[in-house]
Amino acid sequence: MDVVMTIAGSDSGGGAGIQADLKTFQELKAFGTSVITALTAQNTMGVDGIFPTTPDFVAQQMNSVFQDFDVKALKTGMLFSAEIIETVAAILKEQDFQIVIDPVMIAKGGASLLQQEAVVALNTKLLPLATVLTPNIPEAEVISGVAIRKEEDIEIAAKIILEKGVQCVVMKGGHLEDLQQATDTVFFSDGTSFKMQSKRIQTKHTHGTGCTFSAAITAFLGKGYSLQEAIIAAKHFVQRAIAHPLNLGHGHGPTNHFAYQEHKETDEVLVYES
Ligand SMILES: Nc1ncnc2c1ncn2[C@@H]1O[C@H](COP(=O)(O)OP(=O)(O)O)[C@@H](O)[C@H]1O
Ligand SMILES: Cc1ncc(COP(=O)(O)OP(=O)(O)O)c(N)n1
Repeated sequence: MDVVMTIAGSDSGGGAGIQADLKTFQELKAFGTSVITALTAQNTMGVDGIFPTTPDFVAQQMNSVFQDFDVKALKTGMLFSAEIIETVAAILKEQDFQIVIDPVMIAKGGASLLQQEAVVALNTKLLPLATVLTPNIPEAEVISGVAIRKEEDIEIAAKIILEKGVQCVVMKGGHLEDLQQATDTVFFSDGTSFKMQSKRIQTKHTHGTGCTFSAAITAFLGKGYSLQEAIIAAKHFVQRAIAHPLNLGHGHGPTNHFAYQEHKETDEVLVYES
């Protein structure tokens, strides 16, 4: 059994964070371990409170797992503070496995899940360790300093991000204004790139899409897929999870992790060189 890890915040509503990650790992038959950076009191309508873990206890959780398990791939999500990022980066520097960084910053309802002053630590300490970084458009703007208004801006921002030491960046298109397609563009440090395009689902139930996507990349990497195969397979996973909502809660409901196994017929992801 392949062991993977998530280092992220807990979402009491179960749609994002650690809960989304573990559900994704489970559906993809990877054994999930977890390091909790913060508790959030949260539901589909928003974040009501945040209670961060101490950096020392984050380190203790990581070390407990690493002493006992052969972790194949790992993802980070909500890291909250510069101190937690520095602690996580110092431990990861000593390890040798593939690292997926989902640079979680702002929740859908507007709550800040990363302190503003932590962006420097994210850029300088964690990004150089990333096998793959998965920013949405607003996150890519903060990390690169480029305002993304048109197609060309995505490539300019991606190049700046790759210069920070990231091996591959997936610029997620969920926040773009295209009403027909959800298009993600993948850039590698060797200069190659490709696009993944799927039908944009008209739904408000997209809470946790980013967490689910990055967790799926992690699970597929842990199972031995190549980086490109893992990213494409993860796009299929998230497309099915959005296309078959569970209709839970009164706000932005969670994606449906069961859909990957239950609706193999539905999704189509077009992959082409860009
Ligand atoms: N309405 C949608 N229909 C289909 N795919 C979507 C939709 N919204 C987001 N996605 C996809 O979900 C993944 C997460 O993207 P995004 O929503 O941009 O991230 P985040 O949750 O971090 O803001 C990407 O692969 C994106 O293309
Ligand atoms: C605890 C926690 N972690 C991450 C998020 C953000 O999740 P994301 O997948 O980016 O989805 P939305 O916030 O856009 O729904 C979160 N809300 N909580």
